[in-house]
Amino acid sequence: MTEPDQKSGVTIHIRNVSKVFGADGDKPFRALKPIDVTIPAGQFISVVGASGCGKSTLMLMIAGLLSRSTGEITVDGRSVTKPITDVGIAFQDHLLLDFRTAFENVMLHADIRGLDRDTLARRAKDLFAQLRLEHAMDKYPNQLSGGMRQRVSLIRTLVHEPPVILMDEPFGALDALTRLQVRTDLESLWLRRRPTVVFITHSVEEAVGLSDRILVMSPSPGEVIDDIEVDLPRPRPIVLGDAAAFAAYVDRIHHQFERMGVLHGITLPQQSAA
Ligand SMILES: Nc1ncnc2c1ncn2[C@@H]1O[C@H](COP(=O)(O)OP(=O)(O)OP(=O)(O)O)[C@@H](O)[C@H]1O
Repeated sequence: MTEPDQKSGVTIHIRNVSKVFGADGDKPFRALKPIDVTIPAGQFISVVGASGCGKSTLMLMIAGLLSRSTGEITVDGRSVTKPITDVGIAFQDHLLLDFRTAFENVMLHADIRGLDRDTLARRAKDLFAQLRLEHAMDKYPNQLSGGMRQRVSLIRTLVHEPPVILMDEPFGALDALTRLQVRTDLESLWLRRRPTVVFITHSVEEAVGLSDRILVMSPSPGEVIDDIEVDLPRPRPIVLGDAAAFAAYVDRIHHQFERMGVLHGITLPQQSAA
């Protein structure tokens, strides 16, 4: 079991946070019912739910990129009233700049955030080495495979050592094998410093494979209908499907989806006691 060098995550409080889009227009749309969640410092939390249930809306509000209709969000005790800056954000699209090499893409933080180049370069090289990507450092994004681009993007998300990491389906565009590799990479990088991670995914297996805790959301308008602590040892093995405890968590979430009508016409195993 890898021990972190230091605990570097911060606590996120989400209190009575809801969202109505177009509240001042003719047809307001209620995207999220009130949500109350406290995410302790250093926790890896996933959010799963049907398409359109409001997962990205919640994440954008935590990031301060979208206004709330009600409630309050604090990150490390500070109310979120504008985009938070001490954060790593990753989306499905890797968003690397074509005219910069992989290394220069990671070093963007030096230019944007005014961080010390030598410190950042040292950390960047260390991360490229840990992900066995040294050979990709001087290549341009169009010379890299999709999986490599996404892993370079992961390095860029982590290199400035943010206390909070927000990830919205970051592996959605990857093939199954690469997805397993990137998931393993993400866990090992997270274990080094334990930032607080909010991870949105459509993959129940991926959520169970990575998380300390999983929020299951109802279909739109979204609300949290289950809050599951995942008590499995780390680092988690790459093939998780065989483990009975792992399967029990996956079944529990699939049964929730079936009850809510998100899944239907499928055969689920008898519910076990995760
Ligand atoms: N700016 C907006 N104006 C109006 N409606 C919006 C806006 N942004 C999102 N919505 C709606 O709010 C709902 C929640 O969207 P959101 O993107 O948060 O869902 P999601 O759970 O992340 O979906 P997916 O899993 O498909 O990415 C959807 O019905 C969406 O159409």
